[in-house]
Amino acid sequence: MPPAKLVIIRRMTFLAIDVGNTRLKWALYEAPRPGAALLAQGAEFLDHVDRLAEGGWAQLPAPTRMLGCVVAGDAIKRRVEEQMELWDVSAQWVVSSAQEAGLTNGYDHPARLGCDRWVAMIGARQRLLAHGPARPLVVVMVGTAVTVEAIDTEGRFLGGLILPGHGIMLRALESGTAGLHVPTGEVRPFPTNTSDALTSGGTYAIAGAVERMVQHVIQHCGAEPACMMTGGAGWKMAPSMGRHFELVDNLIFDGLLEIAARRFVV
Ligand SMILES: Nc1ncnc2c1ncn2[C@@H]1O[C@H](COP(=O)(O)OP(=O)(O)O)[C@@H](O)[C@H]1O
Ligand SMILES: CC(C)(COP(=O)(O)O)[C@@H](O)C(=O)NCCC(=O)O
Ligand SMILES: [K+]
Repeated sequence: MPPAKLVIIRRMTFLAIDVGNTRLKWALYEAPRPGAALLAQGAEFLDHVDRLAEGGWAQLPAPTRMLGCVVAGDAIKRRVEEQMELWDVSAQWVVSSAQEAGLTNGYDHPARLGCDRWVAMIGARQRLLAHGPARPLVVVMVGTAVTVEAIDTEGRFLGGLILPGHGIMLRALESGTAGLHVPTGEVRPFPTNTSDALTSGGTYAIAGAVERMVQHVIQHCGAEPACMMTGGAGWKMAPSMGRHFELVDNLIFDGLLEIAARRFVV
């Protein structure tokens, strides 16, 4: 008689990590594939990444796979890897390439494109295709910096803008002038005090750059693009945009799940 078959069902949990210039965001999923159930998530400012193993990660079920993107430099990356020694999982970090997950990279030097931008674009493109036919896409990520990416109907990344985020704009104005040390104001069409003038100036600088990119895409592709916005400060920008932007919680996690599904065959 043949021996009874022993079927071991092991959950292949997946940890996604996005390390920006301000905060590390992480999310644990039930499996490395799009649509997998979210088991836990959190965020830490970069000054606090050394606390993860004793803090947010201490009680987690051990991830079996990990994939991340980091734009905050090698020192931070090493500190995150040290925290991951809590588990027996190898750290894998995405590097922007010429082609991945249905996207082609139009950057002069594809590897020099911020991996967070590349991964967010992959997430956005998959989200677009999941909901309807292919069309051009503008992806705005509002973090420490703001990036505005253009992707054509065929999935070619045409190029993108980098501008300072709200915080950097305000700090630059504060440090370069004598009279601009004021509290945060409101976004107004016609600001009548310094606080509102600064806050509105920063917000509309971003909104204006985005609108300009949308016009470039319409002209180049001959079609209205789908517009998506993500990033920690996306919710602040969304109400001030000149047109509708779908606000997506974290396109980087969506992109990491997509890449992971292709890399880690379950
Ligand atoms: N809890 C928060 N505390 C402070 N700033 C926040 C918070 N949530 C969002 N922000 C805003 O979002 C920006 C950081 O967003 P995030 O997506 O984490 O950036 P990055 O990916 O560059 O680290 C900050 O510049 C800040 O304006
Ligand atoms: C543009 C960025 C600073 C954005 O960083 P973030 O705001 O997400 O912290 C980052 O994607 C980066 O360092 N990019 C490398 C240069 C490039 O993309 O051309
Ligand atoms: K980011």
